[in-house]
Order: sequence, then structure tokens, then C-alpha cells
Amino acid sequence: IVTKRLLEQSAEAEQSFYQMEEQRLQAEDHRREAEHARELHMLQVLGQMFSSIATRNPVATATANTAMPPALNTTESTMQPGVPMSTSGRMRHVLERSFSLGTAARRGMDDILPLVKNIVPPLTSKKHKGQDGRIGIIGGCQEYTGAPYFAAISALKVGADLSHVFCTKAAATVIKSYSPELIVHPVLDSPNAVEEMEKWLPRLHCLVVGPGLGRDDKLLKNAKEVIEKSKARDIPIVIDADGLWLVAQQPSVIQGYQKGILTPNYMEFTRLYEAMHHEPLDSSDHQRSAMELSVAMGNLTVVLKGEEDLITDGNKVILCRQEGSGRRCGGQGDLLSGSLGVLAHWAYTSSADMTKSVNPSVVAAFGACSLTRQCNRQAFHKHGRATTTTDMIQEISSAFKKLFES
Ligand SMILES: NC(=O)C1=CN([C@@H]2O[C@H](COP(=O)(O)OP(=O)(O)OC[C@H]3O[C@@H](n4cnc5c(N)ncnc54)[C@H](OP(=O)(O)O)[C@@H]3O)[C@@H](O)[C@H]2O)[C@@H](O)CC1
Ligand SMILES: Nc1ncnc2c1ncn2[C@@H]1O[C@H](COP(=O)(O)OP(=O)(O)OP(=O)(O)O)[C@@H](O)[C@H]1O
Repeated sequence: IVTKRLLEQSAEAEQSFYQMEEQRLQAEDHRREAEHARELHMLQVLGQMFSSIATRNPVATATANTAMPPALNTTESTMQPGVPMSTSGRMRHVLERSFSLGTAARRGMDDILPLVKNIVPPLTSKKHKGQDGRIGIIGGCQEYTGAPYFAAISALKVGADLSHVFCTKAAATVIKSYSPELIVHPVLDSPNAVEEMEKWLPRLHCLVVGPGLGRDDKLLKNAKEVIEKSKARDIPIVIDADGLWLVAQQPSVIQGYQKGILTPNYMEFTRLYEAMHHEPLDSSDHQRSAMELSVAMGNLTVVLKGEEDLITDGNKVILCRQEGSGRRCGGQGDLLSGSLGVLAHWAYTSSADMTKSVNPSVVAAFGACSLTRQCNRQAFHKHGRATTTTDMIQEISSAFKKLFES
């Protein structure tokens, strides 16, 4: 009997031990679940905060046509054009950038490329000559005749219907002799240069200022006045090469003009940055510097060309990493600026639906960078070390088809 009783007591003790253990495990599970729910909630709150930061200015495009750029009429209101950014302004941009940049490279290829495809106008028999683009290049002087030719012929080959070059008298015959396709006006150094060029503005859809312009004061002054007149007509203006020299001397010529696009190489970028910020460029963070320059210029689109092209309107940085080649012959930037002229016209005349409210200048810039790099790659494949810009221009047709029409 005693043994039986001991066995019963032992079984009861064991059962109660297991009951208590089960309760303990359940309590532990509840505690873990509660902790997990708290973490999840925190992550959701953080996610909302981050996405509201990243989309506070949804890629600037919504305001692309307004007088004041978003960064200047909202949180960046303390920042004046031409005045260095405050530390807090800088911090805010770094924060914004770190969110948009996480996806910048992917966004570039996956998201922007379809938008470039969207803006390409269909080729139909219903249109007449000129409707797909009349582009003006301001540049070409005694020393430089290749650059305006490269830009103008690239614009034509990308799909503009008419390409005009406004150059000096000395450059005109030379440029005409390169190509019968270009319309060449020997007016840039004439006494009434501005009136001569101004009368063409109502016919032009986009202006590219700078390839082969040179740095003669008189020519720069004429270019400046034509820029002013084009702004008044709301024409997209791409500024490259010596046009950027002019901007570095007198930023107000284009500052704050939302349809202005700057396409500096690293040297030109450094010059512009230092002119705007009055301090040496910190070369350790190109993305931040490019955004700072864009903001200082009033959220103009800046395309910093290089191993990877950085495109920014001061709100986001988009990277173009389309594979090119190691060949760096002169004139590739002219191909880029001429193509950009056409794409900018197409982007600005497309509906917001087509660009998904992304800044049209950014869409156009991404298209032009991708195209230039693809041309470089294809030309290099055929010509290797001997590749020249002329070889790249011959690739425009197939590179365009591959990138934007397939
Ligand atoms: N066939 C033609 O007609 C062509 C005419 N062109 C026309 O020439 C005009 C002047 O334009 P530009 O670019 O030569 O002058 P500018 O900005 O003073 O640079 C000079 C110095 O900057 C440097 N440098 C350049 N890039 C750099 C980089 N990524 N990273 C770092 N450094 C860089 C380099 O210095 P270096 O290495 O020699 O010391 C270079 O020598 C302009 O109108 C243009 O349209 C061109 O389009 C070409 C085809
Ligand atoms: N290191 C590089 N690797 C790949 N592509 C590059 C590199 N540097 C420039 N590019 C490409 O070459 C094109 C022209 O850029 P580049 O820096 O040569 O312009 P640029 O100096 O203004 O030209 P230009 O000779 O017409 O004045 C751009 O499309 C850019 O993406």
C-alpha cells in the first residue's frame, strides 16, 4: 500500500511539473509574440517615415514646369542660389539621398529606361517635316568645327527632323562641307548676331549651347543673350562645353530655369561647383556634390559624366552605368548633348503619364547617357583602339533600336 501511494504521489508530482512547464512555455511564447509585434510596429513606423522622406518631392517632376523648384519653396527655403548650403541643408540632402540612392542604380535601368521608350514619338505618315524636332546648336568657331557638327548630326540621327548650327563665319563653310544635312547659319560673330539667331527661336524646339563655342567674350555674350531669349520662350536648353564656362562666370544666365540641363565632364563640374560654393570641391562624394550643385543652381538637372554618369535634379541621383568601353576620344560629349537636345524636346512634349511624373529632363538625360555609352560600346567592338566619335555616330541607329525600340 505504501509503495502504491508513493507511486501515485510521484505521478501527481510529475503531472504537475509538466503542467507548470507547459504554462511557462506558453508565457514565453506570448512574451516573444508581443516583442515581435512591437518590433514589427517599429519597422512599419520607420518605413512610413523613410518613404515619406523619399517621396516628399516625388522626383521633382511634378513641379518641373513651375517657377520655383521644390527644394527652394519647401524645406530648403533657407538656401539661396549661389550661396553655399548650410550644414543642416546638407544633412537633409544626405539623408534624402541615402534613401533614394539605395535604389538609384536599379531605378535607373529598370524604371527610367521604359520611360525613355515612352517618350519616343512613333514614326507615322501623318506627320510633316519638323514635327519630331527642330534643334538648334549654338557653337562652332575657327578652332572648333567638329564639336557642333557632332552634336547637330547626332540630333538628326536620333530622330530630329531639322538640325541648325549657329556658328561663326569662319566655321560655317567647314561645317557645311562635313554634311549637307545640316542647316548652318554663319551668324554667331556677326554685328547683329542676337537678332539673327532670335528670329529662328520660334521655330526651334530645343537649344544646345556650347559645343565648340570657344571662350571669346563677344561670342559668349551673344550666346548669353540667346539663352535669355530662349528662356522667355520656355525652350529646353542643354548647356555643354564652353557654354558651361559661361555659366561658371555668370550662373544667373540659367539658374532656376527648370528646362535647363547642364552636362559637365569632371573638369567642367569642378569649375561650376567651385564657382557656386566658393570652396574647393570635395572629390570623395560625387553624388553629394552633384546634388549640391543642382540645388545651388535652382534644381536644374545636372549630368556629371564619367565612369558612371550621375543625373540629378537635386532630389534624387540616378546612375547610368550602361556599359561603354575604355576608349575616350574627344567628341563623345557632343554626341551626348546633341542627342539630349532631341530627347529633351520629346520628354517635354510627352504627357505626364508617359514619364510617370518623373522630371522630363532626367528621363531625357538618362536616355542620352545610355545611348552615348551604348554607341561607344558598339563602335569599340568594331574598331577597338581606333574608335572615333564618327564611328560612334554610325552606331546611333542600331544602339537606339536596341535600347529604346526593342
Ligand atoms: N573635334 C572637335 O572640334 C572637338 C571640340 N571640342 C570642344 O573643345 C572645346 C574645349 O573643350 P575641352 O573639354 O577640351 O576643354 P576644357 O573643359 O577646358 O578641358 C580641358 C582639360 O580638362 C581636363 N579634363 C577634361 N575632361 C576631364 C575629365 N573627365 N576628368 C579630368 N580632367 C578632364 C583635361 O586636362 P588634362 O588632362 O589635359 O590636363 C583637358 O585637357 C569645347 O568647345 C568643346 O566643345 C570637344 O568637344 C572635343 C571635340
Ligand atoms: N571613364 C568612363 N567610362 C565609361 N564612359 C565614360 C567615361 N568617361 C566618360 N564616359 C562617357 O563618355 C561620354 C562623354 O563624356 P566625356 O567625359 O568624354 O565628355 P566631354 O569631355 O564633355 O566630351 P567632349 O570630348 O565632347 O568635350 C559620356 O556618355 C560618358 O558617359
